[in-house]
Amino acid sequence: MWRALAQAARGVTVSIDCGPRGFTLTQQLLRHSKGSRHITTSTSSRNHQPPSKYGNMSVEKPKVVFVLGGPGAGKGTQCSKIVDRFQFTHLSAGDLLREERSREGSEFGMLIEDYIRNGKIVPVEVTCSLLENAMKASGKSRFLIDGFPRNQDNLDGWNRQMSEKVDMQFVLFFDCGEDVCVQRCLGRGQSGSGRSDDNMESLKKRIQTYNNDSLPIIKFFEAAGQVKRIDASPDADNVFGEVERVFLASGF
Ligand SMILES: Nc1ncnc2c1ncn2[C@@H]1O[C@H](COP(=O)(O)OP(=O)(O)O)[C@@H](O)[C@H]1O
Ligand SMILES: O=c1ccn([C@@H]2O[C@H](COP(=O)(O)OP(=O)(O)O)[C@@H](O)[C@H]2O)c(=O)[nH]1
Repeated sequence: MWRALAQAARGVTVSIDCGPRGFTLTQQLLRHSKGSRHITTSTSSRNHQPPSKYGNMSVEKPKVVFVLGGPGAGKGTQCSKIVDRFQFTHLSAGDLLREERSREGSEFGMLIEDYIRNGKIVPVEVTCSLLENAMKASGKSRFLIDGFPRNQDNLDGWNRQMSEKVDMQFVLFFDCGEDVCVQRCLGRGQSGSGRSDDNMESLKKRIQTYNNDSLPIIKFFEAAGQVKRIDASPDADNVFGEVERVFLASGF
């Protein structure tokens, strides 16, 4: 039995009770994980992914690459390109949360919206369950986990729930100046992202969260020699040139 206490962005203390309700959470999220829209995976025959070994402890563990960087750094854009070129399935933690927020009957919809609009990081129990369910539902064995882990709570929760079940390869870090990140997010909002956080007010909070909570996690991985840093400021094709080099050098 576990209990997560999270301070919601409006100052309300939210308790996610994971005794009996924890079971409900897992069951609820599991029921809705199949056929999710957030999963993008290569359809090209040359990129056919090996069948999933996930869940079977006697065989190879699924490979995971964490994709991190500031809001708007280009994580999603580059993940799509990696999916097209290499044998990976893209799981965006933000997309999974937005999908869960919009799911009819979700008991976490309002909480997730509150966190996203205010640039705060959703308690890991929700995000990690969504990620694990999506991995299982995909039937694949190589994953780009985009936008996670982005604080200590995320990292601790992942280590408790997932680290033994997967083979983490490296962290792909898209390094991008604050001004460029803000302009890209505002541009994404103006071109109709429909996201409730692609506006200046939310962005100020997102940047603050990134600097205070996410950068220390990247530094932690860096100290462990697990970060592949990419300059994310050039245009998307040039950035991908560097990304491609990293994946090829890593044996993919
Ligand atoms: N290298 C790039 N140069 C210019 N614009 C980019 C670049 N990469 C992404 N974008 C644009 O910036 C916005 C944010 O990119 P996205 O991939 O959604 O970022 P993230 O997933 O890191 O939030 C999108 O509108 C995207 O088209
Ligand atoms: O593991 C995650 C990933 C995302 N988010 C929330 O979702 C928002 C949008 O994240 P996403 O990765 O989609 O976008 P980015 O800010 O990187 O452009 C974040 O600001 C957080 O509020 C979260 O709480 N946990």
